[in-house]
Amino acid sequence: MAQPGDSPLTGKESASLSSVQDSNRWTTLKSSLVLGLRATEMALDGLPIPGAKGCVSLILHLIKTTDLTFGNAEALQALLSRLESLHEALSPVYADPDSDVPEDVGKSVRNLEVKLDKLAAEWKHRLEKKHRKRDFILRMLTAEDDRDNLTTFANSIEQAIQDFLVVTITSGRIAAFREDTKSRESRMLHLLPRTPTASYNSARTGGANTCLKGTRLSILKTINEWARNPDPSQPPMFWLNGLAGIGKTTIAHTIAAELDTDGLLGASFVFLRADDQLKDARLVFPTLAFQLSQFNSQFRTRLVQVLEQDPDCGSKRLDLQFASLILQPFAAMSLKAPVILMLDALDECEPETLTSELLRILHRNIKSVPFLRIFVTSRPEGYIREALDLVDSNSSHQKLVLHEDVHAEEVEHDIRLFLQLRLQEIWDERTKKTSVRWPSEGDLEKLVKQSGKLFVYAATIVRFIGGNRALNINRQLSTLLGVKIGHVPHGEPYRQLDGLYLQILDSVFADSDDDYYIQRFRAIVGSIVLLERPLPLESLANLIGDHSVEDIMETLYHLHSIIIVPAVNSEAPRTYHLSFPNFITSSDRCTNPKPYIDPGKLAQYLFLRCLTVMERDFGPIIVDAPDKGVDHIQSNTPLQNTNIADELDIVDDRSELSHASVEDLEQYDSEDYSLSPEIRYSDNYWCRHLMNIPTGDQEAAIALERFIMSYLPKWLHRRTARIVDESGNHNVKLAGDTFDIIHDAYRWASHSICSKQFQVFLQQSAKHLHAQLFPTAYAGYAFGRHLNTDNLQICLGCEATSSPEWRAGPAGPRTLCNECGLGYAKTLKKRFKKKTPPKKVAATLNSSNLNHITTQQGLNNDDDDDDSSGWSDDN
Ligand SMILES: Nc1ncnc2c1ncn2[C@@H]1O[C@H](COP(=O)(O)OP(=O)(O)OP(=O)(O)O)[C@@H](O)[C@H]1O
Repeated sequence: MAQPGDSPLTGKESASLSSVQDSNRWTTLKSSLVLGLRATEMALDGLPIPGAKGCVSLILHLIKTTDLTFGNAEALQALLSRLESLHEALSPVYADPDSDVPEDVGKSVRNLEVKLDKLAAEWKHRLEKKHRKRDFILRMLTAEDDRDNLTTFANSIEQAIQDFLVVTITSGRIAAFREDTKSRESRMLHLLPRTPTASYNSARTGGANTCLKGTRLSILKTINEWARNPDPSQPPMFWLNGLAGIGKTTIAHTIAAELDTDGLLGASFVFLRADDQLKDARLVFPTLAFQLSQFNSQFRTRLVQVLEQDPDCGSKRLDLQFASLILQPFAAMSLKAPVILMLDALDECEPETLTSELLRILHRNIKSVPFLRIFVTSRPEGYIREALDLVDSNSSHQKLVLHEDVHAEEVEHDIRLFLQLRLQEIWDERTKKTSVRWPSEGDLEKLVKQSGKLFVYAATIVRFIGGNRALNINRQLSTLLGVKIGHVPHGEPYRQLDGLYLQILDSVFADSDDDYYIQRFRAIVGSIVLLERPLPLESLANLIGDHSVEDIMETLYHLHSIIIVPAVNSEAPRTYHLSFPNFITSSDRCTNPKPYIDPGKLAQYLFLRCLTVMERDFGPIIVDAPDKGVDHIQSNTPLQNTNIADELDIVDDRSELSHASVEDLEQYDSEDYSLSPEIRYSDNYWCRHLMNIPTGDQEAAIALERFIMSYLPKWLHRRTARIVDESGNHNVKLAGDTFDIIHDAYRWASHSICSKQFQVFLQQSAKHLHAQLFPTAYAGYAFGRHLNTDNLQICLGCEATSSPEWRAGPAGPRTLCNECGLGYAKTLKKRFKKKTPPKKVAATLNSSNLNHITTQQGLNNDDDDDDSSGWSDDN
């Protein structure tokens, strides 16, 4: 390393002066460079660019080195090697196409690298003249042009870095802005009370297949032509209807997949009766709107604006939902090509009144959005037909009735193709004799004739023959060929299918009339068919108690063509097709009394089993409840003894739930997963089964009374822990469901032989629960208000169902009858005089919650008011 005293400049005045000036220039330059580089280093901090930050650090180091370089050419050599290292450090950023560096950042790093690379090459060239090293060092340290070069070099580095900084910071800001917008939009969109598994391609189990290639050709062509027609004036709705199992869903899914591939499918909702959310008419428009927001960014922007103005619009009446969530966003766009919304299996949507309403809304409004089209499939149920026939059907919708409009030969062709292919596959796979055609032409024709127009028949045949490897396929085939169908009378379209199901069930009871096996069959198959949601094998065995997993497997041995039998205990057995539950629970169709499942009796069985499972879980009753009645309950229940508010740390203003917090809570899954699936099931659905038992059933009434008097407090306590989370937030939907359960049990009991004491106890418990959960609610809880599920207008004050006029109440507009509304308005007026204007915080999630959430901050605890209107806290 050269020492200052060794410098060849020593003693040369002019050179010394020049050197000082350069040194000053360099010092100034250096400090701004250092500042720039530090900023760069910060800008790069946290970015997934392994080499970039290192490269800047290198240049920082390099600048320091340049101080020495001013008097030392070796340092310049170091500078060169630093630049080479920098080159190396940056190269992965642009060399690896799979690198997770954001594209714009990668680009600016590449630019920086290119610039620095050039500088390196330029200086390397000079330094490589090794044989002139001494001369060069001399020249560099003394000559004006070399000093200028050095400065130019530093300037170039600085320029390159400045450019890099500007680009990085700007794109960083843009990215942050976009991220902000995205998360704001996502927050707003998640306010929609939707169901995430509704779309045709969701991963939910039992998702439908698409049509076998070569089948349904003319039908698919007709629907496709309608969907893709560029004429905006053609009918905006298409209704594909047909009998159960004729193949509607399979066609719908084929169409949906094709439209989706071509970017024409805006959204889809596949209804499923076995799923609480997938059958809920109130979730249809919010779910479609959410999917549309993912389909089109313009729609998303508009929808977010709508939600910002009215975060509750997804929980309002259906017509209001449609206006805000679908029409309003579309109104701000102008569609140039068709956008299709698909509603599959609409007959599984509930309640029926809302389904009809939904169709009417679609019909009335769809034409106001050119190119928006609705493809609906359903069974030909009367209420759906009526809803569609009410409107001018000429121009509004196109209809295709699968069991009437499609030629018999065409259906036969499709079913023949399907059977031929699938049965041959089974034969080839089992026998390896691929040259043999199986079944014979004659047998195939018989099977085709048996299937009639029902694809589900053909699909069941295939499963019956090939579904159980332990059974001989020729024997299975000859059993099928023995199915007697005969003439299918008009009005009994399922005669063939019923014949097939009866034949299959015969094999279950072939060897035995033993009552044990009959009862076992009913308990097991009845549960699979009538449970509100499928339960894994092991949990099913635990629920039904008397029968093990082995018993279940044994019972299902011959039913592989009808019931999906899982291979592992953690999966749930389910029926392949809804036509089987329909068949086996109908005494007219299931003419064999042995397998027939009486829905009322099975409901009683499942209700009693649910109570047993819960009672076992809650443990023995400690106090002799009935004698002490309500007093006993009030002094012993967890709800009475412990203040839930204190226990769960609920804040006083809990009724002031913001829209966001309430809606967010609706999304969260409040299930208690520490409980086993059968306990969770019993906890949620015992009352559903009760409601399917004919009123007056003595055994059920006694069990209900025993359960309520002994265990209701425990059940409510567990429910409350799910309703109110650790932060004091309420799951309003679950609270509403809980009140509905109590009310339903009460209604059932009041038509049965339950005691008065029991009924009073239920009323008291409900009121008490309400007071505990919503202590600041204005109107309190009048027992008897129940879920307004059918969209019937019910006064939340007196439960009147008719009124000359509907007026506003604490739960929102049109929630009180004329009389109650006037009384409420009078109260408000009086109170307004006394207090500052009330702040409206009504958390109106949906009509079911309105009964329980009556929040009008500023109107609470006015016990001192002379309230002649009846709107007092204990109303
Ligand atoms: N074109 C087809 N190709 C292959 N399989 C089909 C076809 N059409 C229907 N299937 C089969 O037939 C069975 C019944 O069809 P699908 O579920 O579509 O009937 P559906 O009319 O929708 O019945 P439901 O009204 O009860 O819902 C299914 O197992 C399906 O896989």
